Amino acid sequence: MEVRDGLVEAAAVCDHRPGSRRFLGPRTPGGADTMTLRWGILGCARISRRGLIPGIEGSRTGELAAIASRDGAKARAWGAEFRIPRPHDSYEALVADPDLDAVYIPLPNELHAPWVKAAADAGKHVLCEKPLALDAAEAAAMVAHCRDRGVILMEAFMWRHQPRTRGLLGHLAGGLIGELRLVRASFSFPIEAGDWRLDPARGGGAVWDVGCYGVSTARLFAGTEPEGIRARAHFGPSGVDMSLAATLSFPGGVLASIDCSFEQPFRCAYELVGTRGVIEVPDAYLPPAASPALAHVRTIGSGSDSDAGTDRSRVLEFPAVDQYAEMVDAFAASVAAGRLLAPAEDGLAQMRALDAVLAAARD
Ligand SMILES: NC(=O)C1=CN([C@@H]2O[C@H](COP(=O)(O)OP(=O)(O)OC[C@H]3O[C@@H](n4cnc5c(N)ncnc54)[C@H](OP(=O)(O)O)[C@@H]3O)[C@@H](O)[C@H]2O)C=CC1
Ligand SMILES: O=C1CO[C@H](CO)[C@@H](O)[C@@H]1O
Repeated sequence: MEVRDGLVEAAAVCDHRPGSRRFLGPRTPGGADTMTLRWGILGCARISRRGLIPGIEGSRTGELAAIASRDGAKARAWGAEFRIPRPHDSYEALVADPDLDAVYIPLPNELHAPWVKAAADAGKHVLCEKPLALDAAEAAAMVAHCRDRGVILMEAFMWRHQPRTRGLLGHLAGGLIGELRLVRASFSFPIEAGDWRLDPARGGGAVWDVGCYGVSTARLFAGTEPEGIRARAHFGPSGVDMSLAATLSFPGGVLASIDCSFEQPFRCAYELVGTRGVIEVPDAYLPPAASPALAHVRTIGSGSDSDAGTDRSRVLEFPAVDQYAEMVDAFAASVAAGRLLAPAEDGLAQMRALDAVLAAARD
């Protein structure tokens, strides 16, 4: 990779598709460069309607170029509805489409690994839905496969790209709540009968589907990987975990308490507890794009005489953005830089933690 005057030379980074990428220039002086990417989407998934399709449309860098379905008529109907120029009647045809830079994979979980590998074989960068794989071994093979072919692979944890997430990381580093001691996270919803998430062969289960957000949250704010894990679960008739509660311990004294469920009302929040305060984050993973994202902060006095009674509550407000559009732009910046701007192989570390949580619950 060649760097000149703060600009990464894209052709050198992405020479498997010469001529297919256009620079937009640096986002900030000296900051990460970015470029436009032409996207293809595998499958007409529910999440794409409210997630990546509006996300690409609202991004600075994305162009929605193709969609594929196992049913050609469905691909054409989505193509017409969302003004996607090239509907394909098979996933193979989309992956082979020479006019794509990146492929988004929102398929049921057992299809992530084969289609990530197929897209990488065709020289496409890959944004894959969470969880990356069915277990850590499969994730390791995917990461190695993409690295060998020189393409970026990113797990689609859109919440990590919110300005609120970045802002809170900054506040923690600045000592707003003292030393972080506890991360609490909950994500639950009542699942509908017949959902593929109830099938163990398809990578079903609450921790894979929604508990993964809490694990991602704890890993991000603790800034490291868990060293100890305890968990208990209630398993359903199909064998998947319907409800799960886990306790994770991280080096440096941070604990995490994570719960998730397919059989509880919708809840989606996390809390960061430090030695000198608490930050509560509502609508944590699916905030409305149209209103500012909030974080409720309560800080306490030091306990000294001069500080007595200085407890303070305030609400931090972060800009209203489409978190999927932020993710699309972050992905383009990663491609431009030739590496993930989030820590590389984060998806693999995440899968290792998820494996350990489920194993602890099954123990
Ligand atoms: N980040 C987020 O906010 C969210 C992420 N997700 C993740 O996205 C992925 C998809 O979830 P969701 O949108 O609920 O999925 P859907 O149930 O809507 O299905 C996704 C698509 O997969 C394709 N598909 C291919 N093979 C099969 C098969 N054998 N059975 C069913 N569908 C198949 C279908 O497209 P076609 O028929 O057109 O080929 C289908 O529309 C999951 O990994 C999930 O964890 C889900 C929701 C939110
Ligand atoms: O990632 C996701 C976000 O939220 C949904 C629940 O509301 C999940 O089912 C989904 O897989």
